Amino acid sequence: MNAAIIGASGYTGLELIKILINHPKFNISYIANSTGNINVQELHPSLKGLLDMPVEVANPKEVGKVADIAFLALPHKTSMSFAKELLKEGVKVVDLSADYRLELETYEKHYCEHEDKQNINDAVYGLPEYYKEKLKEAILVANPGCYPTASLLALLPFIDYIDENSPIFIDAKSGVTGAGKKLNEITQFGHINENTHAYNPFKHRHMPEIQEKIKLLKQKEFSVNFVPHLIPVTRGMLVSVYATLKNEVDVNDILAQTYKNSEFVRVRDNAVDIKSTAGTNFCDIFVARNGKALFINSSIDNLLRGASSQAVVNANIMCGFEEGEGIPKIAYAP
Ligand SMILES: NC(=O)C1=CN([C@@H]2O[C@H](COP(=O)(O)OP(=O)(O)OC[C@H]3O[C@@H](n4cnc5c(N)ncnc54)[C@H](OP(=O)(O)O)[C@@H]3O)[C@@H](O)[C@H]2O)C=CC1
Ligand SMILES: CC(=O)N[C@@H](CCC(=O)OP(=O)(O)O)C(=O)O
Repeated sequence: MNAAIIGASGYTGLELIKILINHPKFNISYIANSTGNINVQELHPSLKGLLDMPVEVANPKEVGKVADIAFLALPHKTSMSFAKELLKEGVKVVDLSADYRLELETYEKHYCEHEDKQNINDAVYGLPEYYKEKLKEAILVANPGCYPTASLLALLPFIDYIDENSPIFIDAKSGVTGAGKKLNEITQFGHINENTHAYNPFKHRHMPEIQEKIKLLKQKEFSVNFVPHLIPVTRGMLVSVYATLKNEVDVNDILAQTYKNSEFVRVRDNAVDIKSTAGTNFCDIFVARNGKALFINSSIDNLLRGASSQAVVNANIMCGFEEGEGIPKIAYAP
């Protein structure tokens, strides 16, 4: 199966290249960014001796000639114009941006006017643990946000048991690659080294994504209070959810039962850490209860489970391959 990577010069684009170089079923047939005219080894010196091919100026018509599936590692608001054209060319699409994640009205409220109203309703949300059957038939997949991936995998098993009258708090922490490669004041070394802080408390665009998916999957309207933080690490994401239970239920059993058949969710006996999932597609989850007070703790690699490896898992399912084929499992620890 021939695969194109558009946005290959970015952080998630590089992760896609690294996964697909070793993938047994996908062959990288096209890579592009906005400028082209460079070999991939010059663009990413870490690939020297591993992949030798030109980087093109992204062009959906050209993709249609050489690829069956395309991964869009492009900024929000840029992806949709590419996805629309690629679908016309008969190319399946996995979009890593937010452009197809939300219902139209929610998207337009938090991002901008949508340019592809024809396809947005048919996109399947690419959280494999909850959408696997739909993913098998999908031609357009909206890869979830990194914060929503870690938050939803932690929270969804407990939604039926949480007291709807008490607030849910999600405290989330991300490494700086979560912001992409573009220059950004708060990810500069002088600012974030030996520093940490919250940003956009209760106002981050991932809060509506989390709320909308809880509503669609569980038919419950929860007010979710989401606070992201930036931490001085390259990659990794740690989520701590605080909520109140209706009753003193066996939370360990609920978690274990929910994910007993999930290849990429590991239920842990102790609080989780980011090194144990860095470099992998795993989401590690731990849960604890104090009376009715609930603590759920999850960890992912923002660039992999939060973006590129989850995108390849989705592509595997879309193309009828085994979910775990070619997916990284060995963590970078120590
Ligand atoms: N970083 C992360 O942890 C996560 C990222 N995502 C999402 O994935 C997407 C990619 O993120 P990330 O890799 O971090 O972003 P980067 O900023 O690192 O990379 C963006 C890429 O898009 C390319 N690009 C931008 N505009 C165009 C255009 N008009 N035509 C062709 N190529 C273009 C850039 O190419 P050029 O070099 O030519 O500018 C670059 O290759 C974003 O939507 C992001 O929100 C999702 C989850 C996690
Ligand atoms: C640390 C940091 O800046 N993180 C990004 C979120 C990650 C991202 O790229 O957003 P999507 O997952 O929606 O694609 C942010 O807060 O905007």
